[in-house]
Amino acid sequence: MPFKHLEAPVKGEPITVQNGVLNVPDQPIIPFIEGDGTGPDIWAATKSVLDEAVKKAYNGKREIAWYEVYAGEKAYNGWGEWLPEDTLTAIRKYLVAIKGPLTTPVGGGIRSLNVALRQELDLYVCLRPVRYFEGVPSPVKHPEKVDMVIFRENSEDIYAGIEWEYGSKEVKKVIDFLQNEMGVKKIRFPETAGIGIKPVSKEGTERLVKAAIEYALQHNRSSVTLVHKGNIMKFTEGAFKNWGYEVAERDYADQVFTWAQYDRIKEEYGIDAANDAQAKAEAEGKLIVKDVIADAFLQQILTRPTEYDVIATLNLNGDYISDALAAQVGGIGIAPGANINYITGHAIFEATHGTAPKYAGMDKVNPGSLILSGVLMLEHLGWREAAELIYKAMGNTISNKTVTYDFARLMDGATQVKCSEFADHLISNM
Ligand SMILES: NC(=O)C1=CN([C@@H]2O[C@H](COP(=O)(O)OP(=O)(O)OC[C@H]3O[C@@H](n4cnc5c(N)ncnc54)[C@H](OP(=O)(O)O)[C@@H]3O)[C@@H](O)[C@H]2O)C=CC1
Ligand SMILES: O=C(O)CCC(=O)C(=O)O
Ligand SMILES: [Mg+2]
Repeated sequence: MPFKHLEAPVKGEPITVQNGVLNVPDQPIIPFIEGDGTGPDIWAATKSVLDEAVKKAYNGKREIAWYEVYAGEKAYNGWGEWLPEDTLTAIRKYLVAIKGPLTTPVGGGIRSLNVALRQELDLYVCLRPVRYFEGVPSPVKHPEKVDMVIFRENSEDIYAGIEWEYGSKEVKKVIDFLQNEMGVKKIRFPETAGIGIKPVSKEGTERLVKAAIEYALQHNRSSVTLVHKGNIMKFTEGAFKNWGYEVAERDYADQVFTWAQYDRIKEEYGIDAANDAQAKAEAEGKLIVKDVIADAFLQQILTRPTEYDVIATLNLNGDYISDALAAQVGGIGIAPGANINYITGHAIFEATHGTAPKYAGMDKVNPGSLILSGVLMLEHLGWREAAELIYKAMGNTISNKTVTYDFARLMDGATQVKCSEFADHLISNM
């Protein structure tokens, strides 16, 4: 493999994929990016927990062959590049990777490396499960009622980063085009506006919604909710809702009942018929596909969380929703995530939170989010026994009230431990 800077891995074998199914050797090569800020602390903790769980679960028969690749500050300081091509080449080849958070400056400077990795590898699903661990301090009365799995579209939307800076000749050109060729009259301050573009496509929506439905069917979940702001952004978020319902009815006709079907029955035969049809679908165990407008959703996840299960949403909504839901179950210190292309088999596992720079190098923050992202990775590899060991250890360690600062400050009688110590406790509780 032609690397410019990287040495080839010295041990392990590549994971391969056939028809979307991974073939995982006993010593898979897994590239990792340590990350910026608190990344090195949480990565070290994560690596030790994953290694120990794999060793315990398989008596040394299986072992991850870690392979360091570089992005962010470590890559820039070493090679003068923020996201070296070698890193992309390695992840393309070895398919499954894990990363710590990477810094994105606000208002200027480089564009997000996290987003670039998702785009370059076309990791179209950002999967963020949100569940409660007994004993975690939460701002709500019933955090245990939250059990949702977010499917956030990961390649489109305003998040794609297509935008032009105020005052630039490019933005003037775009504004001129919009005003003079497209008849747009609504740019309130054209002389001082920056402009961003929000692409949302039928293909992009369909593949995301299909992934959410497949997941819900495989995991016996009760509903998939399309979360959108389609009343206002009709041809992007509204289209997301319409295409979502269309693909559900077209490709899963026997397995789902949609609120679009409900509305059509109501219009033709009345509300009783629509209610009967939905009750019948539920009795038959069909998956309900429904939708909600994003702002209403954000208040309903607090007031009626049990009504939501699998969530399919656009990129920016998904970003906000995943932090909001994480807070409900105790914060982003424990919220895992994965970026996946179910067709090519490429996946990068990463925490929901960022680099938390004020805690960098202090061995302080909660490594739970990256560790649980690693658990998602083990599940993705089919190494369920190792994953299960970590889930159980996480549950036990938290209910023993041995926790990092973020939980300790909200818990009575907690023993506050460092990031690395929390990992040690997980290992001894396995
Ligand atoms: N995927 C990625 O790599 C992501 C990268 N980022 C990037 O990270 C940088 C910082 O972003 P910022 O908005 O400050 O968000 P962060 O998520 O980095 O931090 C915000 C706050 O969340 C809490 N927090 C974060 N991580 C942990 C943890 N492991 N354990 C406990 N608490 C934690 C801390 O709260 P408190 O102060 O209350 O203790 C922290 O101050 C930005 O450059 C951003 O672009 C952001 C999100 C994702
Ligand atoms: O890329 C970044 O810096 C932020 C990304 C982010 O917040 C997320 O994906 O949740
Ligand atoms: Mg975010």
